[in-house]
Amino acid sequence: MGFENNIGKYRLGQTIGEGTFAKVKLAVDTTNGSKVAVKIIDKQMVVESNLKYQANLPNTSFTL
Ligand SMILES: Nc1ncnc2c1ncn2[C@@H]1O[C@H](COP(=O)(O)OP(=O)(O)OP(=O)(O)O)[C@@H](O)[C@H]1O
Repeated sequence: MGFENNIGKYRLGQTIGEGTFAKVKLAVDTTNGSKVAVKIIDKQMVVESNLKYQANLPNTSFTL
């Protein structure tokens, strides 16, 4: 049931912004019609970024 662009009670609309790790979409709460911004985060980008960040810290070593 529902639209393919729904996430739970939110109906996703147009993309209103993009960041390094995320896309932000306009969405409507279908229970009351209020507009919200939904941020969709690229998990892989965040993970890769953390690995690089940790690798660049001086005098530390991480076993991942
Ligand atoms: N609550 C919001 N309402 C409306 N637009 C938003 C909202 N949050 C973010 N945006 C839009 O989405 C864009 C991306 O947001 P996001 O937080 O992912 O990245 P950023 O902080 O701008 O950049 P970066 O991730 O590179 O630091 C923002 O630049 C803004 O235009």
